[in-house]
Amino acid sequence: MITFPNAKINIGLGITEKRSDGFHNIASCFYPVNWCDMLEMIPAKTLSFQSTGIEIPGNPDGNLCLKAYHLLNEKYDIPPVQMHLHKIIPIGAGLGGGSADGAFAIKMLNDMNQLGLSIEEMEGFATELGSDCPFFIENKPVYVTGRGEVFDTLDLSLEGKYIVLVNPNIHISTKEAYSGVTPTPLSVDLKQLLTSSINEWKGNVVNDFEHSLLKNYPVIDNIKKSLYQKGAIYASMTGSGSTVFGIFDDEIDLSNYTEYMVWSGKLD
Ligand SMILES: C[C@@](CO)(OP(=O)(O)O)[C@H](O)COP(=O)(O)OP(=O)(O)OC[C@H]1O[C@@H](n2ccc(N)nc2=O)[C@H](O)[C@@H]1O
Ligand SMILES: Nc1ncnc2c1ncn2[C@@H]1O[C@H](COP(=O)(O)OP(=O)(O)O)[C@@H](O)[C@H]1O
Repeated sequence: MITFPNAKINIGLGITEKRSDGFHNIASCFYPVNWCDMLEMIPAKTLSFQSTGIEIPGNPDGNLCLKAYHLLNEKYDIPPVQMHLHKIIPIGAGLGGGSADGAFAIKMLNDMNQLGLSIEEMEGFATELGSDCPFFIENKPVYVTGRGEVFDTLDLSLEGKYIVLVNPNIHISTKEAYSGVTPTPLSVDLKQLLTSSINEWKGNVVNDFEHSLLKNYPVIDNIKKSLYQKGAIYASMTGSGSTVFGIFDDEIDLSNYTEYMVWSGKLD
């Protein structure tokens, strides 16, 4: 069985409160984009994992695909699989690529073993893997609060809009990015802004990580400015960086981003 775990972007990201468990409460829109990894699992005599494509830092035993297997195996004693992840989504990039791999692994193992888990049950397992993971179970645009696992429907469709994602090859650790932010309650009604016209977003829909990271990494700031110069209706860094996205009505010329990792396409 093969699946294609996709990235997400954060449209607006308020970091509203530091919690007693060390995490932060956030408010954001998570929106899926079709920049995808490839994840294959086939039944095997022993459990194994290999990855190709972009090199993944850290010990392969800590890969979220394997963690997903162990999580389900603890409870359901599932048979071993051979896993192959072809990594395409930039890492430490605010795109949630690792989280998507983990969540898709849960969904695949549920299907392959006919575990019959509900969406809520899979989201529960995904929350144990990481704050961003549960979103990828349903994988549709939502308004997110809590540490990233509380979902509220959002009447927002960007279907047909053209999106450009530019990653300047900088790996930013999520933990470090959070430690550089002073949590502040939302000063605007983010959910309402998101459901108003996209033309209202520039300057109003804000990612709280930008304040510190755009200063520390001028290249991120420059990419954001260049997307606006190219006519973006809205541009922002996603998550804890370092990827920047721009939303356009039409395709744009990407020739001045050749030194970066770039993905573009229509939003669903
Ligand atoms: C910032 C966001 C925004 O969507 O995305 P990315 O930039 O990572 O894609 C997420 O909150 C990232 O979620 P995720 O990448 O799953 O983080 P986790 O593995 O759960 O946590 C890594 C570390 O980040 C910090 N953390 C994470 C989530 C959260 N709501 N509060 C936190 O303080 C904690 O220090 C934690 O130890
Ligand atoms: N399947 C995976 N793909 C990418 N990173 C993974 C994966 N499994 C575990 N990780 C770890 O997660 C960290 C970054 O996760 P990623 O989702 O790419 O970043 P971000 O949180 O910025 O979206 C990496 O440092 C890596 O060691």
